[in-house]
Amino acid sequence: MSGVPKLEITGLGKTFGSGRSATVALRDINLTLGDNEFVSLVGTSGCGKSTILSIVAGLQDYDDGKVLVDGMPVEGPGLDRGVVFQSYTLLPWLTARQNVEFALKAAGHKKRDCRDLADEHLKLVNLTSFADSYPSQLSGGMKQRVAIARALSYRPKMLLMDEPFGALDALTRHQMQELLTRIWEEHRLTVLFVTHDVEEAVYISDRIVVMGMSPGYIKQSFDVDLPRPRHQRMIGSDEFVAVQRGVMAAIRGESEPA
Ligand SMILES: Nc1ncnc2c1ncn2[C@@H]1O[C@H](COP(=O)(O)OP(=O)(O)OP(=O)(O)O)[C@@H](O)[C@H]1O
Repeated sequence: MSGVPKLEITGLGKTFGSGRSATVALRDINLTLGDNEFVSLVGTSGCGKSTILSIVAGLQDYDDGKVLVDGMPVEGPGLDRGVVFQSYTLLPWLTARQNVEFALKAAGHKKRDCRDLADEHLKLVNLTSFADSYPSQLSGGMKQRVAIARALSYRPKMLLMDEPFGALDALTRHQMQELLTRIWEEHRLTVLFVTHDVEEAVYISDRIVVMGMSPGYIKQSFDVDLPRPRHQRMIGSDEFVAVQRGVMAAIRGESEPA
């Protein structure tokens, strides 16, 4: 990794609450993401994946350590980081296009640019013909595509995604993985992706970071050397399964080599 890392987390610690009700969520987290890297965080429920993501997003404060994006400390949310959650977080009274435009206006874009940028990014997620539809008229996958279009519309260099496909059926989930991989390959974003699904993590990531808990810590890191572009047919190949097994063993706490 050369130059300043895109994301550099050192000695990160986070405790929720205080006194007898305190929960130490994270202790001494060290994690570096290079430019254009796609890294997934996996681990047992409660190990602190979402807490790390929301700290990097600037939505959560922290107690110890440093969190730097492009060498600058994270001090709150910023347009350099797009965030996508599992819940679609769309405004139900606005159309798909208006949802994206709303975010752009809030980010300070001129009104006349907002429509062009919204349309450009709805096209990127193959939703041009649904631009005038309301969230209630869209499927779960479509709503999540609007959320991705919105997160990408102000052209962040980093995308932070917390279980973005967790609520979708298996087929839609695969389609969304394909779409995200294509967008990432074309736009060369840095992505930090939280998932419970190890197959998904292997399919889309350059690297998988396995966390342990109580308090949350980084157990092991796995490079995914599968060639790109990835194809669903790679799932089940010997190489794919070897990484998948190594990650699952690390999550379970067994010491199977990667
Ligand atoms: N706002 C909060 N107040 C108190 N404790 C919290 C808060 N948010 C998270 N925690 C605690 O911090 C720890 C890490 O939670 P976090 O949601 O980051 O885990 P996670 O790995 O993302 O879990 P999951 O996979 O279930 O989403 C847990 O023990 C959780 O109970």
